[in-house]
Amino acid sequence: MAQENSLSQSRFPKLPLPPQIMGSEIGSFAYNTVAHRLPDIAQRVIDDNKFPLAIKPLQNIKSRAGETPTPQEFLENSIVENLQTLIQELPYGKVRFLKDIEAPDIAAWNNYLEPYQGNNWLDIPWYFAEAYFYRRILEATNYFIPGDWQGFDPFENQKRLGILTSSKSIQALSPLLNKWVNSGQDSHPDNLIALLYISLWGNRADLSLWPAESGDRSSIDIHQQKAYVLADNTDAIANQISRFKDARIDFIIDNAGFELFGDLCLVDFLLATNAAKTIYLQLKAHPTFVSDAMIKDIHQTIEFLGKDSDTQVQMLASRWRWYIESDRLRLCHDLFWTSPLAFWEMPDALRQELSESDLILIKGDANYRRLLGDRHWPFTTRFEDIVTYFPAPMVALRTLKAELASGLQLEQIETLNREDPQWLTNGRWGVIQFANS
Ligand SMILES: O=P(O)(O)OC[C@H]1O[C@](O)(CO)[C@@H](O)[C@@H]1O
Repeated sequence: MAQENSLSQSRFPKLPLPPQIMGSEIGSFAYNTVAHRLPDIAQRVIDDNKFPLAIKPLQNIKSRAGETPTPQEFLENSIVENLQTLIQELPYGKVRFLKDIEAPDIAAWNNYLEPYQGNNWLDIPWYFAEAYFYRRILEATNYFIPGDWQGFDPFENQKRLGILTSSKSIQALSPLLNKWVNSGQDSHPDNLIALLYISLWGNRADLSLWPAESGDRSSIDIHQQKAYVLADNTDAIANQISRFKDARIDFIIDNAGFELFGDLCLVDFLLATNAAKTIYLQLKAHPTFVSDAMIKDIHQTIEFLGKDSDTQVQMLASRWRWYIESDRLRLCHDLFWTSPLAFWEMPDALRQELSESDLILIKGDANYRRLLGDRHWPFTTRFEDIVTYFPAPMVALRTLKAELASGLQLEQIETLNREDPQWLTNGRWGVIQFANS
């Protein structure tokens, strides 16, 4: 069912590109992120983890000339120190090349960084600054360096808390999903629509904005929330999916925690009804944006659900495990997903791979920003007109957490500006947009 090879279509948006969003736009959410939110996130990484004291090699100690270093100079908490240095750099320090030369993405990153040497963190594109920041966290915590901290997820605590705090919502949703899934192909189209909304509103539970300890953001009244969907193509999407039989669907996943749970419910439904034969989850290859899901987070989530006291939750966990074992659910990752590039800069191999898909579901704010190249498009620009370059039909499910938008009506924008001045970033509003290119 895959659509014709769409590599021949233009790789770039057909519309002229507006300027990129920069952190230097004083007073903007982008500025606030680089100047305040990112240092806070780095501080939380220090507070949440027990990085041990490390003994520095003698030659690295900047001791007073000719004097023997004091014991305190020998004993230094190098990871904490690295993180503190990063905090101090924000926002007026200069961006620099990465130092962890063992990392698989080092050459690519140093290439991305080349044009920005000498710039401070505000004078680089906003999305670039954020992706670079999360990569610098990994450099600081020795993620790629052989040793005790290699492969350690500095956001693990936050992710674990995120799923723990949504236990009640998970238990409430599970029997419903089990019922819908058991009716297989006879399941009502409204169930699919409900799952699309659940997947959308799960995107509110983003730990980079609202730390897990700030409370459960998973319980929602789906129907009441319809009023908060600013562009809603769910009927067209449900209609398209109703024509699928054994299709390939890809899901560009965003956050672990309750959002991932909601996404997996949708995956379950699409597989159980045989709309999809196979679903590919496109995941992050390393920790980023605090809560973004990696392959290990899928396994941990299923394991966590399997241990729930509620048998309805356990049932769904075994079904999801079975999908993976039987290869109907494939877990993939690619370093492009953690790069600072716009989606139209996707490498050919990945683009070719995605062009095999019948439908690609794209989750979250950060992915949406990359779809739009994190640029100042007039909010009334049609979404479909921007994403003409995308290699397969796709759906974006996003709650608004950044000052960019597309596909909105002028009157809508005026009303929102008047009635909810923070509407672009408070995560209260969402879009479900379909581009059937
Ligand atoms: O998890 P999501 O939905 O991609 O949200 C992350 C985004 O939200 C923000 O936290 C606010 O825009 C960004 O820093 C990031 O783009």
